[in-house]
Amino acid sequence: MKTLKIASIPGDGVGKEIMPEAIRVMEKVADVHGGLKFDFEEFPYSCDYYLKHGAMMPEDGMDRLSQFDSVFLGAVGDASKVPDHISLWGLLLKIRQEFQQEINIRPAKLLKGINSKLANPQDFDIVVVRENSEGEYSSIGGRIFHDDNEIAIQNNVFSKRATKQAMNIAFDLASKRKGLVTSATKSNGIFHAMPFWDEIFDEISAKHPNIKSESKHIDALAAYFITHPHELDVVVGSNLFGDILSDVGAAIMGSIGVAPSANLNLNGKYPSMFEPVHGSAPDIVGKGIANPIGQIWTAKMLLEFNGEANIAEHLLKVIEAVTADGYQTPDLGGKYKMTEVTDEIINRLGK
Ligand SMILES: NC(=O)c1ccc[n+]([C@@H]2O[C@H](COP(=O)([O-])OP(=O)(O)OC[C@H]3O[C@@H](n4cnc5c(N)ncnc54)[C@H](O)[C@@H]3O)[C@@H](O)[C@H]2O)c1
Ligand SMILES: O=C(O)C[C@@H](O)C(=O)O
Ligand SMILES: [K+]
Ligand SMILES: [Mn+2]
Repeated sequence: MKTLKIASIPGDGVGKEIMPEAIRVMEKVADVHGGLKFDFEEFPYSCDYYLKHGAMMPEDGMDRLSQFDSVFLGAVGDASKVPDHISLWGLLLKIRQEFQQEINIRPAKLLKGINSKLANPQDFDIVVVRENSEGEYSSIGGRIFHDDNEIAIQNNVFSKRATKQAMNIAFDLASKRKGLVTSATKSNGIFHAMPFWDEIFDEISAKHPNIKSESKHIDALAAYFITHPHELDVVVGSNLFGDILSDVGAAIMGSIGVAPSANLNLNGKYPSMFEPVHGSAPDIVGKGIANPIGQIWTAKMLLEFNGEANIAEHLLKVIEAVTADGYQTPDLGGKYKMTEVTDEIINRLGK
């Protein structure tokens, strides 16, 4: 029997609602698999935890999480309790950076039966590879002076190592898919970092003569996601560009409530972390209508990266059969509650 030790962090808002749903599904997956068991331990790290303890997690929090095979997270953030930059840097970004989860994989493809927000979408299947450790998400900088003279400086950090790594992952992925890598740039406006990014992209492209490659400025690329998503395959972007493009990808899928993501540690020193693309959705908390599919599809990615590709594919097929038959929450235009969608997925998983 293979046991996967999973640290679950429901977090805030709808994170607390969808996490139990995904865990119900995973228990059923383990049951159907027969040779797999999950050993879950829940950690209450969240904005409520901050209000009680003055920090998003205890001092030994990272040590404790490091004992697990994977971290499974819901959503972080409740601006009514803690400013967003404090909660994100104290938990989500802390885990990404300290566990060296330098790559964030965010698929965007249409599931059967789900209406894209596009009027006439052609079939698309995109993977956004987001550099996940540096770029625009840097704590280098500061503020000086007061009142109208106040100045804020925020430094971006682009290393050749991490940039190359993200691009190499993108080319590897493309070689197993349609064979196209699109780089998100803005080298016309961002004077230092983006020409650097483009040079590295050209260098890596030259090493992969069998993969097509192209660069598009982020503004035009964001529009291209809307007008030509079917022309894209793998898209590689900096931390911020990848963040924005993955929300656009989610929107054209039909709702951010379905979009999954994997924050990957590639050096094996720390666990990877799996969490849906969306946040805590304060506007729908407590209504029982959060879409559980983002978290459940994320569980599929957790299974895949823990060596369980077959059952992971089965789970995604079942999710798709359920959406195809119209079991959808209101964000997708459906009438079903969160738990009803989950129940249907569990029923169809098999024995
Ligand atoms: N990775 C994360 O944990 C993460 C991601 C994004 C935002 N946040 C945080 O979440 C909070 C809210 O941020 P936001 O409003 O910009 O983004 P959000 O993703 O929470 O919500 C955006 C919109 O999508 C909807 N939505 C999100 N998840 C849904 C689901 N599962 N089912 C149905 N609808 C869903 C919401 O109702 C809202 O209308 C902030 O504190 C932000 O910092 C965290
Ligand atoms: O990375 C972020 O900025 C937080 C959130 O928006 C995300 O996409 O995970
Ligand atoms: K999330
Ligand atoms: Mn985001």
